[in-house]
Amino acid sequence: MQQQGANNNVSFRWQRAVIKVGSALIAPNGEGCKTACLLALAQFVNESRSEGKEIILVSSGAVAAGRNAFSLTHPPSLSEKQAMAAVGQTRMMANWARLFDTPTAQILLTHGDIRNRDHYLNIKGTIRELLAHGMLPVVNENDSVATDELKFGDNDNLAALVALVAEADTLLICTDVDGLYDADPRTNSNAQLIKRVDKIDQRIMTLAGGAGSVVGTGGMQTKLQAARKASHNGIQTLIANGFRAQTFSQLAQGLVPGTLFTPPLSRSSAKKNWLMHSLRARGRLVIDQGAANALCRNGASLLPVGVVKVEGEFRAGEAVEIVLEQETLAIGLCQYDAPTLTQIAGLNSQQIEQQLGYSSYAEAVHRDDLVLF
Ligand SMILES: Nc1ncnc2c1ncn2[C@@H]1O[C@H](COP(=O)(O)OP(=O)(O)O)[C@@H](O)[C@H]1O
Ligand SMILES: N[C@@H](CCC(=O)OP(=O)(O)O)C(=O)O
Repeated sequence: MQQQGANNNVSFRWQRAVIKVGSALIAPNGEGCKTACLLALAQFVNESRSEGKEIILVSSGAVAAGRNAFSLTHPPSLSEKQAMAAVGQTRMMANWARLFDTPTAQILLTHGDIRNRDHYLNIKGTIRELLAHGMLPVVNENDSVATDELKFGDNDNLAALVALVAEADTLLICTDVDGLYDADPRTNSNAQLIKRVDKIDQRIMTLAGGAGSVVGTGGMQTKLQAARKASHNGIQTLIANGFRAQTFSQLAQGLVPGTLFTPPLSRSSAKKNWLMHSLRARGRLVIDQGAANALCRNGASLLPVGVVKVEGEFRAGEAVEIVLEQETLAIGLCQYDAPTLTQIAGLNSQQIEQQLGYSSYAEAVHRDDLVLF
C-alpha cells in the first residue's frame, strides 16, 4: 500500500471502463438532479469515446432525484423510496441525455437478473450491442421492484458485477472524496490518502467506514467490496473524486488521481483461469477446418456455420469444448443451447433466421468468451 505523494508516476491504461457515479454528484443538494457537477465527467466520457474507448455508466441518484417531487414530513419508508426512484429515474436519465450527443440507453437491474442465466445473457448481449453501436449504457438498480433478497443494495457492488458482465478492464468509482484514506477523512482531519493498493486484505477492509452524505449508501465499505470483486476478476479499480475537474484532466493524461487497486492477474488471464479451471465443459462442438483457421489464426468468434456436430446436453451460457477432428482447440461459453445449435449447425445468418423463425446471436461462441489451448 502506498500513501499520498509516494507514487505519482503510476500510469493508467484502459480500454473499456465502467464508471460509477454516486448520488452526491447527481444530486449535489441532496434532492433533485443537476448537471453542474457532471460537466467535467461528461467531457471526459465524450473525449474518451472519441478516442475509441468504451464506457458504461452505473448511475446512482434515482431516489435523490425524485425526492423533491414528494412533500414528506417524515423520513421516507421503503415503498416511498421506491416511488421516489420511479420518479427520479426518468429525471436522472433526462439529466444524462442533456450531457451527451450520442443516445443514452437505460438498463435497470436487480440481483436476480444477474443470477438468472437467460437474463444474464440478455444483459451481456444488450451491453455488447450498445457499445458496438457507439451508444452509452446507463445502468442502475431497479429500485422500484427490487425486494430485499433480489437487491444489490448499493451501486458499488452493482458496478463491479456490471464490469464483469461487460468484460470491462477498469472500474472507476467517482465519489465525493479523493479516494481511500487510512481513516474516514470526514471525521479524522489527519487521514492520509492511499494512492495504490496491490492487495485488498482484511487490514485494508478495516480502514473503510460508512456513507458520508445523506444520499450516499454504503460508504467506503461497499467501494472496497466492489474493488475486491473486480480485482479477483482481473479488473483494475480506481476510486476518485468526481467533483474535481482535475480528476478527469489527470485521467485524460493517463495519470492516477485517486486510489488505484491493481489486480494480481490481467483480465484475460483471470478469464482464462476461470474458463479453463473453474468450469466443466457440458458438451463438445466439432468444427470444420475453416472455422478452426478463423479461431486460431484470426482470433475470430465461432459462427454456427463452422459447426459440424453438436455433442452433449448443455444450456445457453454453459461451457463447451471446441474440437477439430480429435484435437480440442478451445473452451468457450456457448450462446445457444444444444438442441437449438443442432438445428442451425452449418447454416449462415440468413438461413439461421429462416430456420428458427427469429433472428438470434450471430456467434455460437463469442471470441470474448473463448480461450484457445
Ligand atoms: N477510509 C475512508 N476513506 C475515504 N472515505 C471514507 C472512508 N471511510 C468512510 N468514508 C466515507 O465514504 C464516503 C463516500 O461514500 P458514499 O457516501 O456512499 O458516496 P457515494 O454516494 O459516492 O457512493 C465519503 O464521503 C467518506 O465520508
Ligand atoms: N439505486 C440507488 C442508489 C444506491 C447507491 O448505492 O447510492 P450511492 O451510494 O450514492 O452510489 C438510486 O439510484 O437512488
